[in-house]
Amino acid sequence: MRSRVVGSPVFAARNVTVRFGRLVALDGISVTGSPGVTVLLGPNGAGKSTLVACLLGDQVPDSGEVEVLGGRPAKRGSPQRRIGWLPQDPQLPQRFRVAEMVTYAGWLKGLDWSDARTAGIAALERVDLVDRSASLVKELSGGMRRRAAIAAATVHEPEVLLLDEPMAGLDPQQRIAVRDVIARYADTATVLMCTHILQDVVAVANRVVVVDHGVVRFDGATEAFTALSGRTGDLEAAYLSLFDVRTSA
Ligand SMILES: Nc1ncnc2c1ncn2[C@@H]1O[C@H](COP(=O)(O)OP(=O)(O)OP(=O)(O)O)[C@@H](O)[C@H]1O
Repeated sequence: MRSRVVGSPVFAARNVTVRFGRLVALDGISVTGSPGVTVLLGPNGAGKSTLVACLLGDQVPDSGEVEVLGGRPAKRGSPQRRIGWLPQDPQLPQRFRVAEMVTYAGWLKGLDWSDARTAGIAALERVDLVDRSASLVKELSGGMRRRAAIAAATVHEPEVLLLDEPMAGLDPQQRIAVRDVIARYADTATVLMCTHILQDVVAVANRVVVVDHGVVRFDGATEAFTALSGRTGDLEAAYLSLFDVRTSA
């Protein structure tokens, strides 16, 4: 059973500001996450990856507070072992066999080699790639590579899974397959997923947060997000209209 303080968010960024020189990437943003899938939407450059970097401890905010699993994010140590991360552009070791690569990812997260090997097989089963265990990473298709990267990100069964555009570049079949993997994983974990694909939001999210220019434009349940489209049912238009107003919903 996963330890969790009932009622408190699993992760929280509170009034977080991040500046890169004169550019304000996050402007006093507050976002929390609880079990299930929270989707982070927003245009290119909105600040999504910067927020993920803050949750990972890779980016230290100029001001504000970040908490993950009851503590401050740290680049190393035990909190890191309870977090999984799929970067936007995963760089997998091309000359590794798929099973080796996933085992290695588990070992890096603190599993001993034999446990990592067992966990690696389970992680590959999760993404339906066991039959390619012996292939070299470079022999996989783009979609398979992304599924292998998800296996590597989840091999240590993290309680918090941060996914930066996991569906980018996938064909519809692969997207549905990856979406199902994420939904299943979120049964027992807290997932934050950055994406630009509105269909995926509706299919997989419990909660939607829309970010633009480092501030929140919308934060609510998926039903409230889809209801924005009203009688027209045009979710894309409703989503785009969020950027015309300068207050969060
Ligand atoms: N290391 C950095 N140095 C300088 N500027 C940065 C750095 N990282 C991000 N930025 C800037 O911060 C802003 C937010 O970037 P971020 O990558 O968080 O956006 P994003 O919402 O993830 O975008 P995308 O959807 O394109 O991935 C952008 O203007 C980006 O250029």
